[in-house]
Amino acid sequence: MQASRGEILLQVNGVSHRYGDFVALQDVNIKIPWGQLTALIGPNGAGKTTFYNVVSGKFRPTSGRIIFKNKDITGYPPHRLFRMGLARSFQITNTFGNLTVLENVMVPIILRNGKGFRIWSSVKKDRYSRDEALGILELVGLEELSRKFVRELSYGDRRLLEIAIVLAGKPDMVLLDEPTAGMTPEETDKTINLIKHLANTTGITFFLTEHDMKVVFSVAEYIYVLHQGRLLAQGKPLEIRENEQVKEAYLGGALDS
Ligand SMILES: Nc1ncnc2c1ncn2[C@@H]1O[C@H](COP(=O)(O)OP(=O)(O)OP(=O)(O)O)[C@@H](O)[C@H]1O
Repeated sequence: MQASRGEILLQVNGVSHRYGDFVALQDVNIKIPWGQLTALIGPNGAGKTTFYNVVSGKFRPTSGRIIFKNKDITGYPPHRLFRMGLARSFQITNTFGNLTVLENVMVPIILRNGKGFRIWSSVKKDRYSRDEALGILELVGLEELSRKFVRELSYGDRRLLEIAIVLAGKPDMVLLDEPTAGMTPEETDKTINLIKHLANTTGITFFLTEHDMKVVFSVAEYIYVLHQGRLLAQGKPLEIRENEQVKEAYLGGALDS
């Protein structure tokens, strides 16, 4: 499904989440239009993971509603959201170490095409899925590693593969959980370029959380800042960089990177 840029794809209305008596999210409101590359940032313990878990269906929020493609999806489990076009990388997608890189990308294509009942023979034979998977590997720059087993990949390439697997599900929106965590500076630069390229060419709307401010400021068009479970600020990267409250919340100086 595609919609014109500007229409709202994901809307989070007044979401709160508690762990027992502890309030991890309080009345969070977010609106992400189709095509807008959005980032969620915040100091350690701000509630980012909790927010992602709530949006991606891992937790049901204590209160509030989540609307995706104009449908109320509050409390839907991850696999149902995945079928609706809302995917989260590094959570739904587990790589299979004993399959090749190519075969790993073929699995979600085969599942999407309803051939999951004979998945292992399809992975070996299905030429259509194979061609589509190769196209995706080319997009993320892993085509030359297509015959390698996943266990042979470097950490950075494995993370790129996870992005490829998410893409193979043909999502409308992808939640990227710290896509560059643990990467070398070169891998980080490659991933930054990849995310920008994918956002510009695939029509997928990316929503990422990231500790590395260099990544955030170089890819995000719009940023939400969480602090102590509440939205502290939102705006374009320059506005966020100059926001005094945000600077104060990041006393460690992470914004200067
Ligand atoms: N299962 C849980 N039970 C109780 N408290 C929790 C639980 N998970 C998280 N918290 C608390 O909720 C708050 C928000 O945590 P969360 O992991 O969502 O923050 P975060 O912004 O992702 O942090 P970080 O950047 O360090 O990963 C923290 O104070 C954390 O200790």
